[in-house]
Amino acid sequence: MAQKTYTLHVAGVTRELPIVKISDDLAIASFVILGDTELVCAAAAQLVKKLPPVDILVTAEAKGIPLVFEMSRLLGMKRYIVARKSIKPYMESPIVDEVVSITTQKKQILCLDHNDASLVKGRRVAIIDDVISTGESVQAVERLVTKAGGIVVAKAAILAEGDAAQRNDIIFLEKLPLFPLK
Ligand SMILES: O=P(O)(O)OC[C@H]1O[C@H](OP(=O)(O)OP(=O)(O)O)[C@H](O)[C@@H]1O
Repeated sequence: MAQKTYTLHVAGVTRELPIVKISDDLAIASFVILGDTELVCAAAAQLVKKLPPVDILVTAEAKGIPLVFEMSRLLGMKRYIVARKSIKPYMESPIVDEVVSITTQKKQILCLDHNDASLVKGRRVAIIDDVISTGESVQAVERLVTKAGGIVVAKAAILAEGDAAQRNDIIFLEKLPLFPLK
């Protein structure tokens, strides 16, 4: 493959994303915001401006966590909710669902602790992630939130990858192409 990186410009920040093969016929530009304080803060500031009025933000472990932290801080929210990918002993009566994302490509569970579920009940929820690609992850979080009695009023990500960029039901800052190998 000739192209080894993809130059991403988002929220005034530029990053060279490594292009990595994830299957025989597909490569993706690897976008990892964990550890990237500059990018997370810049993107969070732009994303909060695009959100409708919401009461609470929910993300899925792991890469959405720094983003949702910063967005909740900017919005003056005292809490945010993280759907975890394994059930921990300290969780009480978790609500559980399953997901297969573009990067992980195997079934992962997603679960919401009972106490977190009670915080979304009857509230206006924005689901936040770093990237929306197949949409499976956001959809699984939406199922959890709905099961918990929350009302999903927005789904937002820094990037919409591949076909997700054509969706009109999500909020995003920039598009990210896929890199078919065949
Ligand atoms: O729209 P989708 O196809 O579901 O893909 C997007 C999801 O995939 C990535 O998570 P990943 O599975 O890599 O998990 P991680 O954040 O725990 O690394 C990314 O952070 C999104 O949550």
